[in-house]
Amino acid sequence: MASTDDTPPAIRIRDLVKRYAPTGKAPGKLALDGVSFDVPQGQIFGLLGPNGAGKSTLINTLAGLVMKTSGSVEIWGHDIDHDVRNAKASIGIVPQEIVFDPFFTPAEVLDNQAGLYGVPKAMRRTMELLRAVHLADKADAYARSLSGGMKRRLLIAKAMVHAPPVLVLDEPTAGVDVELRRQLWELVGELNRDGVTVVLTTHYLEEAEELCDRIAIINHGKLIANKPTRELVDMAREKIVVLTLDRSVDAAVQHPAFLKSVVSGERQVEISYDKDRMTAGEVMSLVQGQGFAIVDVSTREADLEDVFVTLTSQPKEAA
Ligand SMILES: Nc1ncnc2c1ncn2[C@@H]1O[C@H](COP(=O)(O)OP(=O)(O)OP(=O)(O)O)[C@@H](O)[C@H]1O
Repeated sequence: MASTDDTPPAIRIRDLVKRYAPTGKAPGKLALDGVSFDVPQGQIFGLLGPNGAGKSTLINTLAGLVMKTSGSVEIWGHDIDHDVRNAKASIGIVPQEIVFDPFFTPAEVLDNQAGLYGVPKAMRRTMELLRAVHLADKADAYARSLSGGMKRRLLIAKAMVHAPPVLVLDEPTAGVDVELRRQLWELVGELNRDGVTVVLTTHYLEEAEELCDRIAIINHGKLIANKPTRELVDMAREKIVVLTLDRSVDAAVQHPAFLKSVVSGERQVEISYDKDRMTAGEVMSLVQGQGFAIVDVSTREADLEDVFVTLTSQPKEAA
């Protein structure tokens, strides 16, 4: 579903600050340091960042589980301070941890959750939701008998009982095998095609690249990138040439035109260069100019992983 510039954002975050107060011996922590961004309606929006970057704090703020220190958050146009009820009704959160009472069946889990949200019995969509997450045949099984992947799908259905327009998934595929991960992504894609705006956090860059329309990167509580996925990938202008030389190298072959040069084997160096400024041939000429013969060569493009590493390796600000 495309969004246009005049469509109001699904989520609007401005100058969000969260400082955890010191407790006992633990010092206070500035977990979110003035974060501002919009999640456009209808998109799949990826929130990436290394461990401890502040992603869970941000999501828990949206969920009403963390009290922000300052700043403002609107969900589907509803301010989380002044319009709590509508803000909460507009968002479904899928937590990282799987927590169910093992003695309830999937149908009961959804029914109880709908009760908590005050969804009238006549408007409950238990079977429809179970079908959407491909669990209709497990409606009356004990939750404890479900596989890990089924439990995660049930968590997604649970977050959708009140039909929120925005669904947030906190690391939905952490610790999930490749096949299950694919299934979960497909499910997220289906919900999005049905009109749900999706926000997800993940450590899997490749999947963020595949699934998300837009990616924001957060590091040390600050937003360091927020771009359409394609643009972010295009930032990976770095190319790497791996050269096997005719003799051993004990120090990397340096030249001011190289972005980086490292020894990666007894006779091997890996040289990074800006592909908009020079070619692999020019890199090789410069190495040959230093008296080396080149025995073998291979190249690779930087990917989102490299962009991520470059962006997140910037120096930490004081907390
Ligand atoms: N209740 C708390 N009290 C004090 N500090 C906290 C609390 N919760 C989180 N923090 C700190 O705030 C920072 C951000 O944590 P947060 O859990 O938001 O990061 P994250 O990006 O979600 O990391 P991960 O990917 O590991 O879940 C971390 O330094 C963390 O130690």
